[in-house]
Amino acid sequence: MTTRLRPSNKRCLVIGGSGFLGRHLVEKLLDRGYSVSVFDICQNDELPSVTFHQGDLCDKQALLSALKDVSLVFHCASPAPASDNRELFERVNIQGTSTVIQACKEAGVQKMVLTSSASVVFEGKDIKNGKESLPYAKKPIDYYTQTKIMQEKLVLEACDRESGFLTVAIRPHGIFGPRDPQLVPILVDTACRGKMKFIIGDGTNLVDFTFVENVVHGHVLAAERLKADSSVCGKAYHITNDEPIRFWDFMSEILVGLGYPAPRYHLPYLFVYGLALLLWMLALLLRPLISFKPTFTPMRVALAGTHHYYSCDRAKDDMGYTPVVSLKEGIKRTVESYPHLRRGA
Ligand SMILES: NC(=O)C1=CN([C@@H]2O[C@H](COP(=O)(O)OP(=O)(O)OC[C@H]3O[C@@H](n4cnc5c(N)ncnc54)[C@H](O)[C@@H]3O)[C@@H](O)[C@H]2O)C=CC1
Ligand SMILES: CC(C)=CCC[C@@H](C)[C@H]1CC[C@H]2C3=C(CC[C@]12C)[C@@]1(C)CCC(=O)C[C@@H]1CC3
Repeated sequence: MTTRLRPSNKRCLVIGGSGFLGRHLVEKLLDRGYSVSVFDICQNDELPSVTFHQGDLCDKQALLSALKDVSLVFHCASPAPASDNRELFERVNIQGTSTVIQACKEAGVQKMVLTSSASVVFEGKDIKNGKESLPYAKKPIDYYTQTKIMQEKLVLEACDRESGFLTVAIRPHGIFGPRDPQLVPILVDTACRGKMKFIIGDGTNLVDFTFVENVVHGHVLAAERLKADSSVCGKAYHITNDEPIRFWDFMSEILVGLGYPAPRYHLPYLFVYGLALLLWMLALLLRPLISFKPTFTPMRVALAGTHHYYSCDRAKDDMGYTPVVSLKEGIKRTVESYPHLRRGA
């Protein structure tokens, strides 16, 4: 059964609503009777009942005009991790988020839900059943993570019960599902180039992959539980499928589902990590002369070869969260949604 909110709480803006997660969130919010606007630098297919505001979230005036009469803001915009562009990450995730907070306060927005990332505590070393009490990474593994940490701190510190501006951060991990422009396309592209033959390490490392609808569910619950007297205010929450899976089993299920062979040959983790580090430094040094993007970045190798799965007990206790789609069903729906990426298509 769908719980309906009081009308005053139903007007929301999704910043980054044209993206993978943002678009799924917009669809769910509409389904639940919210009145939804989107703010994004780019627009994809229009949705008839959604007002679209094109703009950069670093532009306060553009934000202010999109925030008129809005009481709830979802901020799920970020440059893609693959861009590896320090200036861009700092401008959008740090300065931009600070601008979003100021604009929300000026416009009288009451609640803000940030899409953070579980990676804010990941330093490239094993994390098993990590809780939100883990400290932020002291040595973040890339600029994306570094700026996601700053972004989350800014948003949680802005939570102020007295002035009536309430904030919460959702930390998803390994989001996958239909229309994802990253995970499955990168995987298939790597397979097509004959580079998906190898397993990094012994292949037993457990990881969270979270179906997009579960991540959306976590966002909606957080928004609806965010009240001045609730324990949700100013806190971060891991949202996962609560079914950690071996990284390489997940990759294999997607690949085999799309008609590609599963990786088989093992390579030592430290050897591949060292190689990725060398390539990354080389790419940095040669940037003024030539530009190349290695497939094996240190971050990707660390993600592929270590344990990183998180406890979502806090979300279960504080918001009554429980995943709505199982991993098996999520993988099935994802594979079915990419007929054009099937081998031989
Ligand atoms: N995809 C994943 O596995 C995970 C994603 N996240 C976070 O979830 C959020 C959404 O990620 P995705 O949907 O995967 O990314 P996405 O790249 O599909 O969507 C991001 C959206 O933000 C917009 N955007 C970027 N810069 C902007 C700016 N300056 N002004 C306005 N809009 C801007 C983009 O145009 C895009 O539509 C991000 O904050 C990301 O850090 C966190 C953990 C895992
Ligand atoms: C759980 C989690 C945070 C997943 C993030 C998703 C992406 C970072 C992955 C999507 C496809 C993955 C991938 C690799 C690393 C991680 C991803 C980019 C490899 C580059 C790892 C090394 C290989 O052998 C090739 C892989 C291609 C796919």
